[in-house]
Order: sequence, then structure tokens, then C-alpha cells
Amino acid sequence: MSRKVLVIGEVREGALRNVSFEAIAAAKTMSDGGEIVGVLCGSDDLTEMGKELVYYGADRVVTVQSDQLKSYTSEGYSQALMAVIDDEKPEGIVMGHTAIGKDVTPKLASKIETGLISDAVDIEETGENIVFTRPIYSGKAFEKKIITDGLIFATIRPNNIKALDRDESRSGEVTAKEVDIKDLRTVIKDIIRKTSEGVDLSEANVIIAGGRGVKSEDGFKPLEELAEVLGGAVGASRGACDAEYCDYSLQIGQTGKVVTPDLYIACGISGAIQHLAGMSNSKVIVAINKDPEANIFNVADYGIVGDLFDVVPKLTEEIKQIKVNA
Ligand SMILES: Cc1cc2nc3c(=O)[nH]c(=O)nc-3n(C[C@H](O)[C@H](O)[C@H](O)COP(=O)(O)OP(=O)(O)OC[C@H]3O[C@@H](n4cnc5c(N)ncnc54)[C@H](O)[C@@H]3O)c2cc1C
Repeated sequence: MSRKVLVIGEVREGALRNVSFEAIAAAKTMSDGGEIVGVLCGSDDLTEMGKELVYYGADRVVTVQSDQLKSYTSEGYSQALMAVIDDEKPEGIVMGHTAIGKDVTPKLASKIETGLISDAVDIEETGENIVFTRPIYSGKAFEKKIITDGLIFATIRPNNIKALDRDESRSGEVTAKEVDIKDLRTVIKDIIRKTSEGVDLSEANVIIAGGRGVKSEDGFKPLEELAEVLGGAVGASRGACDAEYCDYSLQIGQTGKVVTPDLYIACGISGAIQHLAGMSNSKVIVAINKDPEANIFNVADYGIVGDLFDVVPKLTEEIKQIKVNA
């Protein structure tokens, strides 16, 4: 049965988040040949970004532009998105399982009075159903879920569903919708960033993570250098955050960010279950630890028993050399 599916795209610091394109690929499976409509909210002109969604597979895009949407607020965005949902009457909705996705989708699901499958890592069409796979028990098991009645609503974990190829020859309308957003009880006056610019941790393909083994704030420097040569992001265990070696925004794990990069290099991290909950589904895991008995080696594809302050700079130098010779 073909369905019209709405894809809620996400703009961050003037750029579309990659998970928006992955959500279009998920929508393709959900739609079974039906129309895919992208939605974008923000305070600037969103036409060019709307076109980008079309290049990645959306049939058309609706934008909602308002000063009230300059920064994300659950009230502002849910008003804008509900206006589009009321207009479009989709049979499916999909969005990234990001901080914004986690916040706004339950609110929308409750307003529409529908269920929500959150944090899906895979999606397949079986002929009868759209089946979503999602991790449970901190990533130790997976469950398969279907929605048997009504609108299919899901969020997808970044970096798991492959985006379609960008195709500039695709065309589709990008239309602006006026929405009168009112009565916002929360106003964001200023955003103070704690981490430096760079690759977004939750969407990074390569993550170099440091634990208590880095021993100090300066101990993160070799990890930052390795991340730079690999075009990756730096993450951390809670041990490193608690010891004030880095900011909590870098924390990966059960109470931090859940990441699934292509390559995760854990440096001086013991591999506590709460840390594994945030990274064990990474495609390739490399562990560097002085202790050969460290639990992190049980989930690692490659293990290096050694001092991270010897190993990490050597890796950085090797990779630099490979890049020079390539
Ligand atoms: C409710 C709850 C939620 C939690 N949530 C999270 C979470 O989201 N994320 C998280 O990470 N933790 C979380 N924790 C904490 C977790 O249990 C661990 O305490 C924490 O992950 C340990 O961090 P660590 O591996 O950096 O430190 P440690 O366990 O102290 O390990 C340090 C490791 O570094 C190695 N090492 C030391 N020096 C070197 C060196 N020079 N070279 C190489 N290796 C070296 C040591 O051999 C050791 O294995 C949570 C705990 C609780 C109770």
C-alpha cells in the first residue's frame, strides 16, 4: 500500500543535518512508492536546503519560516509541524533520533494520537508490514516492531540507514507555508557553546574517545590530533567527564550520547557496561588500553595493549604518512 510520508528535516547552524537525508531513505521504504514530502523549520530562507532534500529523494518540500523558529523550542516547532501535518495528512512521518527529534516527536505523536517507534536502526518492507528494528537493553538485544493501525511514525538513529545518492537532476517544489506561531512560554535568548566547532559527535563517522586513562585535560590533545587527521570527532567516557578532563557534552554511553560511527577508537577506557551502551554498535571498534584484562577488549574488533600516550601519536604519524603517500 503506497503512503504519503512526511520527513522532518533538521537544520543546525545553517546546514542540514545528514540524518535528514537518511530519514528520506527510510521514508522511501515506508512510502512503498507514495509521495515523500520534506518539512523544514527555521528563521532564515530555507529554499536552498529544501532543494537539497529534493536532490536526496524528497518529491517536494514545505518550509515554515518564522522569527519564532530561530532556536528550537518544543512549543514553536510543534506548532509549526502540526500545521503542516494537518495540511498534508500524511500516512507516515519520520525524523532523526536527535536531541530535537527525541523532544518533539513524542509531543507530535500525542497530539496526533498515534504511536511512535523511536530510535530505529533498520527498516524493511516485508510486503505486509513496515518492520522497524530498534536496540533494547542498552544495545544488548534488538526488537522488531510494526505499527498495525493508523499513521506510521518513527525516529531513526543517525548513521544507520544509508542516505540515497544525491542527484541534482531531481526536481520538486519547495513551498513556504505561513504559520502563526503564538504564545511561546520559552524564549531562547542566548546559546553558550561548551565544545569547539568541528564534527558533530552523534553524526561522526570516526570517533576517538578518551577515558580516565587520558589523566588530564591536556591528555586529550593526542586524541584531538588523531581525530583531526581522520576527520573525526572526540568523545569521552563518563569517567573522563567526572574527572573534569572534558565537558559532559562529549560523554558517550547510557546517560550520554549513543553513537554508531564506522570507526570508534577507545583510548584509556575500561569498557563499563554503561559506556558500552553508547558505542557497542559502532561498525569497527579499536581499543587501546594498558590493561590486557580490560572489558573494552571484549567488544573490540582490534585491541592494542599499551600506553595510549605511546600508541596514539604513532597512529597519528602513520596515518599522516599514508595520506601523504596516497
Ligand atoms: C547510572 C550510571 C550511568 C552511567 N553512565 C555512563 C555513561 O553514559 N558513559 C560512561 O562512560 N560511563 C557511565 N557510567 C560510569 C561507568 O560505570 C564507569 O564508571 C565509567 O565508564 C568509567 O570510565 P573510564 O573507563 O574512563 O574509567 P576507568 O574505569 O577508571 O578506566 C580507565 C582505563 O584506562 C586505562 N588506562 C589508564 N592509563 C592508561 C594509559 N596510559 N594508556 C592506556 N590505558 C590506560 C586503565 O587500564 C583503565 O582500563 C555510568 C554509571 C552509572 C552508575
